[in-house]
Order: sequence, then structure tokens, then C-alpha cells
Amino acid sequence: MPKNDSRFRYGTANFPGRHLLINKSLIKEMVELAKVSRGDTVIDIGAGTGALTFPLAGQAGTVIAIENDPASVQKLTSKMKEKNNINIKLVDVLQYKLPKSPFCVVANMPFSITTPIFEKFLGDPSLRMQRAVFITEKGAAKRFTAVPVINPMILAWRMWYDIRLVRTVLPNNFSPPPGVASAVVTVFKKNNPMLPPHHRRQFTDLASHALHYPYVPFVEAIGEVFTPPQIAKLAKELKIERNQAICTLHEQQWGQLFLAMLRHVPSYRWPKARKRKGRR
Ligand SMILES: C[S@@+](CC[C@H](N)C(=O)[O-])C[C@H]1O[C@@H](n2cnc3c(N)ncnc32)[C@H](O)[C@@H]1O
Repeated sequence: MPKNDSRFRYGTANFPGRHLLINKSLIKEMVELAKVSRGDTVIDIGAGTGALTFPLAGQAGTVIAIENDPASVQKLTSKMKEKNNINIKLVDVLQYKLPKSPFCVVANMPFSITTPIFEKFLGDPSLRMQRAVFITEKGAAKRFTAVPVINPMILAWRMWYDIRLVRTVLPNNFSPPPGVASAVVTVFKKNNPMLPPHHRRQFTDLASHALHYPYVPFVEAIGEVFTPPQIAKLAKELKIERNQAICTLHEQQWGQLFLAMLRHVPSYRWPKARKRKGRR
């Protein structure tokens, strides 16, 4: 079994999820939502036979078409003709080394690895991804944009990126049609994130600790990190009810809470992420 091939790691060897986009107006909508222009490098994840790749190449400076299926890459290459701003990579996207210069993403992605792809592209806010337009499974799109947020990884993405479910996409937009509804999701890097990128890991540790039981009251969830007087002050300053479930805090409150920890709590009390059981 090839060790680094995500088709095997995510148990999809017999189902690569090849639902090709066939609706031209949806393709146009995605390119427009990404505001692609000649200055842009755009990554097409799971390029397939180029449904998005070629329209993107018409607007972008460079398109990096990532595809791990050799037969699709062969078809894509044979369709290239004079388009010389397409850079095809036959590689597992999860192994691909992302550019150091700014880039965007437009992709009808393989549903089976949606979360690992999001974590790869949004998980390190020091990466230069500026914006993205994805087609994802609708269930995933709803999880990524849900309020309240109970998943610390998704909360961390949202501290640095605005994620929006734009609309539902029905199965008849693809060939063959998938068995589930899909959605168009946009991701834009926040202009003024509350936290600098290098705090990502420590922020996720605090969020994982506090959200271990997402519906416990605020005072309880952070009781091992802050002292009772600090909690009382935070509740007042951040306008949080003492009994409010920790998962109902909004991003601004999470940011303030984290900054307060950095300023007022000695580092030996900063939480290390606890292991979560079976929650995505
Ligand atoms: C839903 S299809 C989309 C194809 C094309 N973009 C379209 O919209 O018609 C997803 C594509 O991702 C490719 N794929 C699946 N897993 C991949 C991986 N780990 N790395 C790169 N490509 C992958 C599949 O071979 C397939 O062509």
C-alpha cells in the first residue's frame, strides 16, 4: 500500500469521488467569486480533466492544476494545446508543497478528503493563501460555517479566515451526480485578524481545552486557566454571561480571551490540547 497516498489513507481507493462539473454557469460563478485576475496564481485542487482549469487559465496569471490520477492528468495534458499558463502537478494534494508567494484556490474538491484539505490550506495562517472558492459536500460546508462552533480546529480557521456557505448545489450539476448535495463555499483571509499567525498552535490548544465539553458554562470551561477574579473581570469586559455555554462565544471574544491568557496567565498554566473522542 503506498504510504503517502491519501486515497489509501482515507479509505477511498475504490471511490476517488470523481464527480466532474458540467454546469458552465456554475463554473463561471466560481471563477467570478474568486475575483481571479492576471496577477493571480490559482491552485485547482483535483483538476480532473480541466472543467475549472481552463476557464481559470483564461483569467489568471498561472494555474497550478493538482491531480493525483494519472489518466486524468494525461487527458488534461492532451487538452492543453496553446494554454501555457497551466502548470500540471501529478501529485496527492496533501503532499504538495504550497507556494511561498500569494495564491488563491478554486476547486471542486474530492469530498473524501475535504477536512484534511481545509486543514492544509487554512491550518497555517502564515501561508499566503488569500482567498478560495470550493465546492464541498453540503454537510461539510454547514459544519465549517456553523454557529455555535464546537470544533477547535474550525474555530481556529475562522480566527484568520472568513468562511461562508454561498449556496447549495444540486447533484445534477455533476457527472456522475453525487449521492449528496454540495455547496459553494468561499474563504477570504481576514484583513485584520485579531491574532498574529504564529499564535495558531497555542490558540488551538486553548480552544481544544475549553471546548472539550462545548456546552459547559464559560466559567467552568476556563476555570483551570484563569483565576476566579480574572474570570469575573473577563466576563464583565467581554460581556459574557457566567453560565453562557463556552461554544457560544464569538470570534472576537475568543481572541480577547486568548490575548488575556497571554498577558495575565503564567505560561505554565497555558493549556495543552486534550485528546478529543470521535468528534470531527
Ligand atoms: C470532484 S472531482 C473534480 C474534477 C474537476 N475539477 C471537475 O470539477 O470536473 C475531484 C478530482 O480530484 C482528484 N483527486 C482525488 N483525490 C486527490 C488527491 N489526494 N490529490 C489530488 N487530486 C485528487 C480526483 O481524481 C478527481 O479528478
